[in-house]
Formats: sequence, structure tokens, C-alpha cells
Amino acid sequence: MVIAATGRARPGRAASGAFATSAGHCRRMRSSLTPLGPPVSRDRVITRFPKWYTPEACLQLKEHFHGQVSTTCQRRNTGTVGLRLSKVVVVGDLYVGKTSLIHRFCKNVFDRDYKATIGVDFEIERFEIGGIPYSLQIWDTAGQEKFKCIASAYYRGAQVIITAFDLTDVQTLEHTRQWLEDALRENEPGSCFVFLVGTKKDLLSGAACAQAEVEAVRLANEMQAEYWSVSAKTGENVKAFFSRVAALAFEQSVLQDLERRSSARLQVGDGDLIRMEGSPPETQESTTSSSLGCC
Ligand SMILES: Nc1nc2c(ncn2[C@@H]2O[C@H](COP(=O)(O)OP(=O)(O)OP(=O)(O)O)[C@@H](O)[C@H]2O)c(=O)[nH]1
Ligand SMILES: [Mg+2]
Repeated sequence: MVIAATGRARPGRAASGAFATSAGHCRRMRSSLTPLGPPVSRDRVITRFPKWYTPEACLQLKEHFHGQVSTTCQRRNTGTVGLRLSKVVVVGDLYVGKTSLIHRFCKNVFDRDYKATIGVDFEIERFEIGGIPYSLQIWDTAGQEKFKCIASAYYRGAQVIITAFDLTDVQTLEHTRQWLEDALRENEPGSCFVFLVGTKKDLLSGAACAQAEVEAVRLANEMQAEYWSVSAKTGENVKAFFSRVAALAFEQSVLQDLERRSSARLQVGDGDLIRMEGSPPETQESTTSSSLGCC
């Protein structure tokens, strides 16, 4: 149970959070939820659609933003997308490197010493995608069994689920199935993007990594997940991976927003409006002619 909170935010970049629980576990808490503020740092600006790691296990093969998304961004007609936080949940066995991966991306640090995550923690990372502000709230969960019930309470509402395993420990790959099942159970079917991430790439030779990836790619396909190998120690692929996560989540958010708005209003013939049953009146009033070619 969360009973107390303190917070801090890093100007121009992100905010992070943690809680103190009745059990006395102390974690930080974000001081601000708003994605507005100073401009995002240059390395969080995404103008081109980031590429997959391997075409053998990727969520999308295309190398450009969806046409409707590009047009909508150009017209600055992305609705509330720029104001919302998209939730990303990172799960996986203890010691696989979940915290290290998030800290490498959000703080550009790496700690060789293991400090188990207690319950959950989170970081907010701000991007600018196609000129639109966009924020990810990245939830770091505990892999230790005794904290699982605390962590699983935070799975709900995830747009992205990242299942992490240690490339040097095949058992942790086998366990990703169960982690994913637990996370998906708390979310609407088909509502989440899933990524399978092999960590500690620096500990393997190129050949050993390629060998470990064969099984991982097979499992990623089974999970309908996109596969990535990364190293929090060297930083290899970390930024590219999170850019890909952000771009896919952003694109989905924009398309969903367009769909919501177009189903709230149908424009026909010379501009007469048909009011749809169940559409909230304020949505109908505020909707302007969108860039959608059809409804
Ligand atoms: N060589 C190497 N070590 C890593 C890498 N990532 C993490 N580690 C180490 O692996 C250990 C565990 O990392 P954590 O990030 O704390 O693992 P975790 O998955 O968050 O663990 P829990 O919080 O208990 O679930 C630490 O000692 C890290 O320094 C990596 O990319 N390369
Ligand atoms: Mg951790």
C-alpha cells in the first residue's frame, strides 16, 4: 500500500518516481506528470521511423510513419496525444538487467553493483516525434518472487510490455512466457505492443550471441513480440530500442486518437453532420475536419 511520496524531476529530460510503502520500502515519486516543460533534449527528437533490430521478429517491417500519422503531425492535429503519458511496463526475472536498461536510457549510467528493485519504480521520458511532444512512463518492476504481487498491481493500462531476459542465462528466456502471460492478463486483449529483449549482450561473443538469438527470435514470434539484443553496460542498441518503442507507441496513439475522433463525427456530402449514438457532445463540438480520407 502506498502511504507516502516524495519527488524530483530532471529539467528538460524526464521525471522519475517512487513510493514509500507501509512495509517501509522507500521509492521515489515523480514530482510532475505533465509532459509539457522545457524542450526535449536533442537525442529524444525522432523525425524518421526507427528501424527494427531484426526483420525475423519485428512488429512492423515498414520504414516510414503511417501516411495518416505524418499528415496529422504536419497539421498539428494530434489531439490529446501530446498531453498523455503512454505506459511501458518492463518485466522479467530478477538480475536480468531491467533496472540497468532503464537507467542506461534515462540517466545514461551503469552500475555494476546489483540493487534489487523493491516493488516498482518508474521514469518518465519525454520525446518529440514528428514535431509532437510525446512521453513514455517506463515502469521498472521487481523480478524477485516476493515482490511480484506489488509489481503486478502496476501492469494495468500498459501500451507496451517489455519482457527482458539475460542472454547468458537460457532459463530467464524460458520464464519470459510466464511474465508476459501475467502482464497480458491485466490488459485488454490485443491492446499492448510486446517486446522481447535479450540483455547483457557485452558478455557474449558475436557467435554466441547469434546462437542465443535463434531461440529468442523463435519465442518472440510465438509471443508476437519484437526482438532486440542490448547491453546496458556499453549502451549498445539501448537508445535505438527505446526510440523504436516510442515511435510504435506514438503511431498507435495517433491512429487511435484519429479513429476516436472520426467515429465521434461523420462528415458527409456538403459538410452536413451526422451525430453518432453514444458520441459525447463535447467531442462532437471540438472536432475539426481531420486529415482522414475516410471514416
Ligand atoms: N555485463 C553486464 N552486466 C549487466 C548488464 N545489465 C545489467 N547488468 C548487471 O546485472 C545485475 C542485475 O542488474 P539489474 O538491472 O539490477 O537487474 P534487475 O532485472 O533490475 O533485477 P531486479 O530488480 O531484482 O528484478 C547488476 O549487477 C548489473 O550491473 C549488461 O548489459 N552487461
Ligand atoms: Mg531492478
